[in-house]
Amino acid sequence: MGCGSSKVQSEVSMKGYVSVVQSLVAFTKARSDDNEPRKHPEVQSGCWFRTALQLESNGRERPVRDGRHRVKSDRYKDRFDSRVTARYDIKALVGRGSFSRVVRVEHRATRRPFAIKMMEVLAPEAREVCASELAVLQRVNHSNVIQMIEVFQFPQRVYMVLELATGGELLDRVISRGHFTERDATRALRMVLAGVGYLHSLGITHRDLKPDNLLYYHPGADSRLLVTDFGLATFGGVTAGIGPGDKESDSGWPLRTTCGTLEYMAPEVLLRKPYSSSVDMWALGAIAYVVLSGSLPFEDDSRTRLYRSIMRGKYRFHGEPWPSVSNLAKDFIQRLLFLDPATRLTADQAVHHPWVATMAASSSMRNLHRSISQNLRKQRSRSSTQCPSRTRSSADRSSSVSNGLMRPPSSVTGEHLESHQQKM
Ligand SMILES: Nc1ncnc2c1ncn2[C@@H]1O[C@H](COP(=O)(O)OP(=O)(O)OP(=O)(O)O)[C@@H](O)[C@H]1O
Repeated sequence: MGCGSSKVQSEVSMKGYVSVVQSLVAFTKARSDDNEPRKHPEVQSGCWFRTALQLESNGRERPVRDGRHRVKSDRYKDRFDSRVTARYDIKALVGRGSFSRVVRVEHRATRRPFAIKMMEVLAPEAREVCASELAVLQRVNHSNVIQMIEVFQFPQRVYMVLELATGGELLDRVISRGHFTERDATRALRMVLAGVGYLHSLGITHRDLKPDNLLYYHPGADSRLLVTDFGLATFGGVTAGIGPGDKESDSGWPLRTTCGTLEYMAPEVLLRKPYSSSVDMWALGAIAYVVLSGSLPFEDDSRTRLYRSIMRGKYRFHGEPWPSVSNLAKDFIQRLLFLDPATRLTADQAVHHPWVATMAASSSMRNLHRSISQNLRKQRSRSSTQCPSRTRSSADRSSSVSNGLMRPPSSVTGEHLESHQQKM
């Protein structure tokens, strides 16, 4: 798969249980930039899981998140190594990815809830994805980036103990609110920009930023928004040193692997040019477009036409609610969706763009919610016919590339693009 040769290679040892990289102490230690009191997520008001769990007649919890994950946790408990279950009580399945199962757990000693992402790592592709994710998670500590608490590594499986995000995905929250304004959009984007700027400052390029990888920590209005899913992330591509003269700094080198999610993928990636962390900024432009309108900037039933429109940077502010959206907001998006990566805003510049910087104090308070949720619903029904289920194998991953927002597009890799580009 995956991100081919430029991806960080797996450090998963074959010696069995290898290491615990971070202790719970790391989690409980206050983060300097975290202005939110750290509470037990289940204690926070309106806990997402409390609404998402139903009790069966025998009193057991039944996960019903989005109606998509009606699976009893018991089935997955068997797959957990006893050294993991000795420390964590497995509660419920909360999600699944191409190579992973994510379960809600409770730390036995402290009764605190966490998520465990269990990855099967026997297949080379899965090992690669896991290694990329681990390499990043072992480095990061920021209030807008998901935090790993500890990791258990075995020859076949890796268990990452993560902060439990109970607030749902970014777009789910946009829909569930009755009211959504540009100011709300800038609040969310500011948090994403803080997380992404932090990653870039560490020399990390995410490469798969999209709304479904942005999770709220808790259901409250003041929740942090977290950047998650580092399966395609890599060290390198830091833009700071890649100036107009194409001179690279010591800390950055161009990336080459074609990977990501098509609708959010920058043109230089599609064109297989060397690229930098500015591909994340392009993705943020697409995310901003989606958050403000409920539709994608680049979308087409024909995969070939979709490629073309991305590579030409051809999109419009067409239909509702765009006439109600401020020019500053559109300017922000345009500056992120510049074809030339060198002229695209950096994360730091984006935070200081007038739309983001001044929105809290001014600008449009028009309620865009109706149009956004209508567009998102249309998108959902389109994508449910195009992509009936999430997929796991690498071949399957490519088959669900071009779809919409509510049923998120799977990530795509170079090999998959090759066949489409040849047709163009
Ligand atoms: N820390 C967490 N807290 C709560 N839910 C989580 C957490 N991490 C992941 N999830 C949820 O679990 C599901 C699977 O996530 P995961 O990152 O394993 O795969 P993915 O990114 O959705 O899929 P893919 O691997 O195909 O890209 C997603 O719905 C995600 O929202």
